[in-house]
Amino acid sequence: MSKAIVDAVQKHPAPEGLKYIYGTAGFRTKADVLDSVLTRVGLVAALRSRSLKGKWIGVMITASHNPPEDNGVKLVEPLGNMLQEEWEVLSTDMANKANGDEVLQYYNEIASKYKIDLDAPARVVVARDTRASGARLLGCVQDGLKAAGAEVKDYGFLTTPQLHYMVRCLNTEGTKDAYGTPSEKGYYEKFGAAFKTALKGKRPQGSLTIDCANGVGGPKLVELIKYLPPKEEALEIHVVNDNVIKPESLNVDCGADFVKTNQRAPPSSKTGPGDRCCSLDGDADRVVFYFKDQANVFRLLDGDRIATLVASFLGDQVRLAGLADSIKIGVVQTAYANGAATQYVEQHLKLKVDCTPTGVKHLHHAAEKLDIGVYFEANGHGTVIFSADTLDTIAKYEPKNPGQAEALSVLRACIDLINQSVGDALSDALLVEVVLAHKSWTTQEWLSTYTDLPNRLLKVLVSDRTIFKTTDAERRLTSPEGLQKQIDVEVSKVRQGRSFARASGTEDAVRVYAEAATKAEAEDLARKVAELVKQAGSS
Ligand SMILES: CC(=O)N[C@H]1[C@@H](OP(=O)(O)O)O[C@H](CO)[C@@H](O)[C@@H]1O
Ligand SMILES: [Mg+2]
Repeated sequence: MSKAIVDAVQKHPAPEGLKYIYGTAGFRTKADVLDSVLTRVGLVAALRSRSLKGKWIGVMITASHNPPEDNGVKLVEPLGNMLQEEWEVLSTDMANKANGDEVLQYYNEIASKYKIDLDAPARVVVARDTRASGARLLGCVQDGLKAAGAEVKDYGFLTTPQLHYMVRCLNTEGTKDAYGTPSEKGYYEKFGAAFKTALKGKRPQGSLTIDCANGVGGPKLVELIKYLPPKEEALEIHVVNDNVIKPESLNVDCGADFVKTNQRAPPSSKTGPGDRCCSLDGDADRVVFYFKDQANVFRLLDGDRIATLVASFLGDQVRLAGLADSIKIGVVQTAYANGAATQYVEQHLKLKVDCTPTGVKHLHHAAEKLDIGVYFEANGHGTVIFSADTLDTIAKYEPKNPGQAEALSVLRACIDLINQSVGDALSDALLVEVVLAHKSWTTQEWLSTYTDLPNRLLKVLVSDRTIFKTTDAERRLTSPEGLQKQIDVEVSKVRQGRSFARASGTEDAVRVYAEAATKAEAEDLARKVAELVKQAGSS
C-alpha cells in the first residue's frame, strides 16, 4: 500500500507555492490546481472511513455557485453531516504536504494518532456536479482511494444533497433508523411520495418555474418530476436553465447566488407578474424564491423567508396535532438574517432564535439541540431537523380526534419530505409548495408576513483577512483593535442600524453587512463600515 500511495501522489504533483485550506465548503478554487488535492482527499476519506469502522464516507466534487472554471471537494460524514472539524484540519495539512513521501508519512501519523487499523475496510461514496473538470478530478480521487485500498461506489452525477442522502442511506440500511434506499430511484420515490402525502389533496396556486443554474439540479429535477403526482392534480413545474450540455453556462446570469446577490431575476426569465419562481445553485443545495409584483417590482423570498414560513407551518401542525406541550420548535439563523425576520420569529411566531457563525455545519449543530430545528442561511441554504425523541413522539402519538390525525399525518409526511441529512434545494422547494398549498397563500401573501429591513452586503479586499477576528457569532470584531468601536459609532448614527464585518471562509475578502430603516441609510452605513475595514486592513 505504501508504494501505491507514494505513486498516486507523485502522479498528481502539487503546484508550487499554493496553500490549500479546507474551508466552510471544503476545498474550493480554480479546477486546474486541484488534482493533487483530490488525490489526497481520497486518502483522507479512506482514513476517515477506517476510523469509523468502515462506515461509508462521502466525497462530493463540486464548487456549488462558483464560476464554471472553479471546482472543489467536500467530505461527508456517515449520517450526511459535514466533515468533523478535527478532520478538516487533517485534510488541510494533508493537502499541503510537498510530495509522496511526506504524504505517506502523514498518512501513517494520522493512522497511529487515531489508532486506525490500516487493514480494516474503508468505504467511500463519490459523486460530482456537471463541471467540465469533474471527470478529471474524479480520476484523481479514484487514484487516492485505490492506493489506500478503499471500496468505492461511484454514483456519477448527483446533486450535493443526493450524495448526502446516499451516504446516510448506506450507513443506516437494515437498521431501525434506515433512511431510504441508497439509489437515485430511491431518492425520487421517497421525496415524490412524501410530497403527495403532505399535500393532502390541496394544490398550490399557479405554477412554479424552477431555474436550475444550468447545473446538476436540472436533470435531477426533470427525473424527480416523473415521481410527483400529475400536474393536473398537484403542481405544474416549468424547468428553466437546465442546460448541462454547455458546462460553461453554469451559474452564469442565473441560479440562486445570482438572484440573491443581484436582487433580480435571471435576465432570461420570461415570467410575468405574480408568477412564482425559484432558483437553485450549481449543486442544488440552495434555493431562493421570488416573483414580480403587480407593479413589476422584483420581490425576493430568501432563506429567512423559507425559515419563517416553514417554522410557522410546523408550529401550526404541532399545535393542531395536540403536541405543543411536548415538542418545541426553534429557528437557527446567522448574523446575515434580516433583523425583521428575527423579530418576526421571536415576537410574532413566539419561537426561540439562535444565532451561529456562518456555515451550514454551525447551524446544523445548533439545530440538533432542538426538538425541531429550522435552520436556513439567508442565501437559501438550509433544512429542518427533528431530534430522535421528537421523531419517536410523532411516530407513537395516538391522535384524539380527526383534526389531530390530519395534522399528525401532515407532520409525518413533512419529516419524509425534508432531507434530514443536509439542506436540499429540491426537497426545500417542494416543502415550500406544500406550505403555500395548505395556507392557500400566493407569494404576495407570503411576502406580506413582515417587511425586510433594507440591507447591503459588500466585499472588501484587504491584504490579510486573517487579522479580522470575531466573537458573538461573528457579530462583533475583537481584532483589529479599535475597529469595532468605530463601527459602533457609525451604526448609532442610523435608524434601526446593524452592521458587522467578518473574513469570508470561501473567498479572499472581508464581508461587510449593513441594514437600516431606509435603503439610503443601509447603503451609507455599509459604505462607511467598508471604508473603516479597508483602512484597518491596510495599516
Ligand atoms: C454571506 C454568505 O452568503 N456567505 C456564504 C459563503 O460563506 P463565506 O464564509 O461568507 O464566504 O459561502 C458559504 C458556503 O457556501 C455559505 O455557507 C455562506 O452562507
Ligand atoms: Mg451549493
